[in-house]
Amino acid sequence: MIEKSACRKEMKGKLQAISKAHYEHYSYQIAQRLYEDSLWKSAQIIGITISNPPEVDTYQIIRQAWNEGKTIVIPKCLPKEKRMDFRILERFDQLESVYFNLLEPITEKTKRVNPSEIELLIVPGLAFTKDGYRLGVGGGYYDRFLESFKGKTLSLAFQVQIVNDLPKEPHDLPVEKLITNEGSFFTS
Ligand SMILES: Nc1nc2c(c(=O)[nH]1)N(C=O)[C@@H](CNc1ccc(C(=O)N[C@@H](CCC(=O)O)C(=O)O)cc1)CN2
Ligand SMILES: Nc1ncnc2c1ncn2[C@@H]1O[C@H](COP(=O)(O)OP(=O)(O)OP(=O)(O)O)[C@@H](O)[C@H]1O
Repeated sequence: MIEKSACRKEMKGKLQAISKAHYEHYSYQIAQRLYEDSLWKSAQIIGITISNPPEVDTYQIIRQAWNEGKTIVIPKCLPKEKRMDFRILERFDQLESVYFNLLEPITEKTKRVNPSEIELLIVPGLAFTKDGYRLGVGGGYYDRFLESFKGKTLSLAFQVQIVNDLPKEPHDLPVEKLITNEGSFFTS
């Protein structure tokens, strides 16, 4: 879809303009806000991605989860089926680089979990509306996963990623909550 790819390009430009210092500062603020959130506090098994700048940094969030005794699960894409499996990450040396700059769990070194076990899913995205609709990187992986996902969902974003409107398609599903460097809010 042309409109979505134009939006992606525009947002990538805005994100690239964030300095390293601001990237670190905002990511820290977002992480601190997340740790105070009831969705974080009440979840034992949390699904999250391995961030690739300029995405909000998730490494510090994963370390915090481990320190709090939580279980972190991360996606392994299955491109043929356009599906994702979530696998338990216990250490960063269980990761490998598969495509682009994305890191994924090494299948032989990690265990798969059933989606029904994931209590909180932190959903990546390039841009979000206040009502929780998101523009992803374009694989449709999360849209498909969310169709049958029953747990809680939230997204982490820099304030510039919150936009007034996005091109929407029937398969797009909103997340329940957004946390930015300026605040957090439920989307519905
Ligand atoms: N850090 C991070 N990890 C993540 C995501 C993300 O947004 N951020 N994902 C969020 O979903 C998934 C990976 N998403 C992907 C999306 C597209 C393609 C891809 O192969 N794109 C090709 C071809 C597209 C096609 O054939 O349809 C391309 O763009 O050239 C790969 C992974 C899981 N891991
Ligand atoms: N639930 C679904 N069922 C079937 N096809 C889907 C579904 N969700 C998305 N797709 C297809 O996947 C492709 C990518 O969708 P879209 O551009 O909305 O991805 P995205 O939301 O940016 O990516 P992601 O969900 O991985 O973050 C499109 O061709 C879309 O039609």
